[in-house]
Amino acid sequence: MSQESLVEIRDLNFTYDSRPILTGINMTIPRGKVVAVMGSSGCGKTTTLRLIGGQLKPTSGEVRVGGQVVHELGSDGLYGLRRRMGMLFQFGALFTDMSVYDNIAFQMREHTNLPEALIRDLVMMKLHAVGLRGAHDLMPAELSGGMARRVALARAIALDPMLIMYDEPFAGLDPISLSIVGELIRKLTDALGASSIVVTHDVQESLKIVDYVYFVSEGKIVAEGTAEEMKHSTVPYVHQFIWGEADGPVPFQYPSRPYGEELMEGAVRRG
Ligand SMILES: Nc1ncnc2c1ncn2[C@@H]1O[C@H](COP(=O)(O)OP(=O)(O)OP(=O)(O)O)[C@@H](O)[C@H]1O
Repeated sequence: MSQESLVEIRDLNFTYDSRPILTGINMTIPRGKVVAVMGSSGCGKTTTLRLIGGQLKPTSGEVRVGGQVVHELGSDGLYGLRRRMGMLFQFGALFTDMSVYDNIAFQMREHTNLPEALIRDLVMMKLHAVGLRGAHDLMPAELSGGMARRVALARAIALDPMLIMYDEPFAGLDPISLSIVGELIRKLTDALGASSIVVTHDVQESLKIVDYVYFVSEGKIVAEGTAEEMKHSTVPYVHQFIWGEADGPVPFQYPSRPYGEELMEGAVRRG
């Protein structure tokens, strides 16, 4: 594994029961870069994140993070690795009964022995980075969707992770919050010298901030390249996805019998 790559995924296969979800996935996440994993619903994006985080084990192949094969780690090794990974779950998922401040302090109290005074300085620093220092004593219910997502970002970087994984960070946001969150992902990754993996459907927003893109369809990588290369891709699936076309390799119609056949049958039944 090269010094520059933080995550290396090699010949990864994953099956739920006997159903193949990922087949022959190869990905490299370089240090300091933001990489997007895109693809339509159910293609296996979240599953990929869970394999990187060690919540799932590959059926075959491997995921290496910082040179360590994730599925070979014991529970201490996995705990140590996860401590160095930040995760922004779908829709942010803050603890609703804790203030903004405590949502971020929680990570530090759980994983470090830092004194409370230092935790306070660190929490305020993280909140300042996402522009919400002034909101530290609000409860999650008092936040707008965009603010809540920013608090979730601050929580994901609470322990200065080497790898940050974002699962649909743009879902449900208005256009202004969307660009704020996009810019923050870029800025925080650069400031921490971390690597980021962004799982998203949001092509336009993510192409503005990412260094590299993997397109997944039905558990396989169908295209990869820089944002610029993807914008000019002639791969039909990528073209359909980027330009939001309703029909293409991903069909508009749910699989069905030819329409003509069904109409004829109806006519015969009606006599
Ligand atoms: N616990 C599970 N048991 C069985 N099948 C599962 C399980 N979790 C997910 N799947 C299936 O695995 C496939 C991939 O799911 P995954 O969540 O990785 O997709 P995704 O690309 O992240 O989709 P979305 O964008 O909708 O979140 C889906 O077909 C899903 O139904």
